[in-house]
Amino acid sequence: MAEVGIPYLNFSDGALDLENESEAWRVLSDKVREACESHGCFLVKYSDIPMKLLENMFMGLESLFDLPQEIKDKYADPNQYDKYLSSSFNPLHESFRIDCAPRLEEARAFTNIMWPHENPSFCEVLNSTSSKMLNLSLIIMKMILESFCIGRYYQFMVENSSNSFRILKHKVPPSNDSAGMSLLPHTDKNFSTILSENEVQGVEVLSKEVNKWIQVKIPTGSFMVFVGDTFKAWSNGRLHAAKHKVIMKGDKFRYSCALFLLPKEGATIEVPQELIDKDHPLRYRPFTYSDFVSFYTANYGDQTLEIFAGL
Ligand SMILES: O=C(O)CCC(=O)C(=O)O
Ligand SMILES: [Fe+2]
Repeated sequence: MAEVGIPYLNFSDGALDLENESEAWRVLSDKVREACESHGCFLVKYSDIPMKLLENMFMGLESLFDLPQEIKDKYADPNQYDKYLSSSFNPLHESFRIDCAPRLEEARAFTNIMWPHENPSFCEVLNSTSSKMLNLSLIIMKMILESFCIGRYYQFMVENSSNSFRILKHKVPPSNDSAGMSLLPHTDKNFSTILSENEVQGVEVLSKEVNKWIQVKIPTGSFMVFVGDTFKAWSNGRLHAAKHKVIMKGDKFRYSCALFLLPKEGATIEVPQELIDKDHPLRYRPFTYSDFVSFYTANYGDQTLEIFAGL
C-alpha cells in the first residue's frame, strides 16, 4: 500500500536487473527524479536488503539502547552535538551517529565502545545494513543524474561523497492518548537519506502539493527516501527537500535507522553548468557542507539553505 500522495516505486522483482541504458531503467529513473522534484521524498520497495537483516538490526538496536547510560555516554562528543543524543536533548528521542559504518573498521570501533567484550554479530549487522543502504542511495543518485542527462557527474559525486548512519530510538509519550514530538520539523542537510523503521510508524512529511502533514507508514520490505538541502542546492533548486518530523503515539517504541549520503569533507557543492539556463538561473553559491552545517547549528530555522547559500 502506497501512502496517499507519496510515490511508491518498485526497485524489486527484477526492476534493477536492467541495463543502465535500457528503456525500463530510464522510465524508472525519470520516476525517481520526478518524485524528488515534486515531493522531495518517496517510498521504495527494495528486496536487496533482506528482511531478516533488518529484523536483526532492530533487535540489535533494542539491546544497544538498553545498555547502561554511562556506556552510551562514552560515545558523546562535546564538539559534535549529534554523535550521541540522549534523552536530555528531547525526552522521547535517543540516537547515535556513526560515520562511515559501511567500513568494517568504523562499525567495529563503534561496537567495541558499546560492548568492550565485543559483539561481532551486532558489528556484522550494522556494517551490512549500512552498506546495503549506501548502495541503494548511490543507485538513486545515479538515476537522478541520468534523468537530468548529467550521468557523467555520477563518478565525481561518488568520489566526493561520504556517509553517516544514524540509529534512533523514539520513546512512547508520557500518556498513551497524547502525541509527542520526538524529532522537530526539519529538512535533512545532506544529499539524500534512506530511512528504515521497525513496525512502529511515526514519521510525518509536509506535503509540497497540499502543504499538509502526512503520516507515513513505510511498507514492509520498503524504505523512505528523502532529498536533503545539499542535493537541492546542487540541483539548482530543481529537487525539493521534504520537511519531516517524528510524532510518537501509542505504547510501542519506534526504532529507525537512516543512511545519510553527504559530501566528503572539504568538497565544494557547486551547481553544474548543465542545470543553469534562462529558465533556471543560478540560485545557490558554491559552499562546503561543513560550513553549511556549522551555519545551521548556529542558526536553526526554516530557511537555512536560502539564507546561507541562496542568491
Ligand atoms: O527516525 C525517523 O524516523 C526519522 C529520522 C530523521 O528524520 C533524521 O534523523 O533526520
Ligand atoms: Fe530527517
